[in-house]
Amino acid sequence: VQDEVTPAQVVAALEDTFGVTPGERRNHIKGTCASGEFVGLPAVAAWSRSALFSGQPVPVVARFSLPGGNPKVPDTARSVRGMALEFRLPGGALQHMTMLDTPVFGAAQPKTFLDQILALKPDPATGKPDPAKLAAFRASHPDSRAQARFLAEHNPPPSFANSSYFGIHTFKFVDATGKATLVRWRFVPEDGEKSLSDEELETLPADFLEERLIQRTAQGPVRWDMLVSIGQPGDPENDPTVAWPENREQVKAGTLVLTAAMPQKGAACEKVNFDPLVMAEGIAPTDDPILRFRSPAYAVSFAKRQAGQ
Ligand code: HEM
Repeated sequence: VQDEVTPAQVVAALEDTFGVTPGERRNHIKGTCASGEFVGLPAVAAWSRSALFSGQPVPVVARFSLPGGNPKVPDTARSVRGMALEFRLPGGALQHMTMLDTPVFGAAQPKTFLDQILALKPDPATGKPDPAKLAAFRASHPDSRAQARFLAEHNPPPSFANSSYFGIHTFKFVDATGKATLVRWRFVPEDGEKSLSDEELETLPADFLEERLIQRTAQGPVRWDMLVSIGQPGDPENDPTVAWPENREQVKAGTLVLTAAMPQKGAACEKVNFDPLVMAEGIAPTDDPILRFRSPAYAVSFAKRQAGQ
């Protein structure tokens, strides 16, 4: 039986491990806003009736981020990078996609995520997480290992524009007749996937990702192709730590084009709660327990920061 874990408990653990910056996110606190549009491909209507795939440009508010609640976390940190998108559909409906640059997540159940946050708490003696606690966490939580392996094998990117971002969870595309198809999506960068060298990880300053994205968008639009894997019966639906087989049908679903980036303070992305369960017609959630847990956890963090806490 899975131990009962509440969203408030997880947010309290994030606060205890990383500290609190009043008015700011409890996780993914360090970030950069961006804006642009998404143009979907009408052929995707075969699977989803979402207005995303009308062929008309849809305005997008985006936010790139690093995990944790430390606003000074260095951009060289060996951790995930996030890309959160809010699609502003005609008529005012919203569609969110809140993604990471790893194909799988490090927890199949909320308890594993909680235990990882607890294990990351800095040891007062060193100011760093206790390696023995992290090793014990890894040994006792096999569902954390696939993402950790990916992060060990891939150095972080030199630019937010050089990562693929993965929806990770399985979602459902729903067509005009109500028929649902299991899908997973990812956004692949036109600038190519790149990793920092080990030497760059040692020598780069703490802050470069924001400036590089602002400069990159000033030079011209930055694009990602949205690719969708079409699931087959029996594909794992409720486990974000397991990737699907490589040979699933891949469909190009559209292109994201970002034309500007800016510091988050006062910009459009700052006050958005990129809750992944904000979905419009044509896309629906699965019962993935991590996906279902995220929404109330983001609400706790959002309510606090909105209240200036
Ligand atoms: C138990 C699992 C998880 C918990 C408890 C959790 C918790 C949180 C919280 C509290 C925030 C800050 C919300 C806010 O104040 O706006 C956040 C942000 C974020 N999370 Fe998660 N998360 C989980 C899993 C995931 C997964 C699976 C992904 C990706 C597939 C993800 C991607 C992100 C990203 C990209 C952000 C930053 C969003 C933004 O830019 O505002 N998280 N998470």
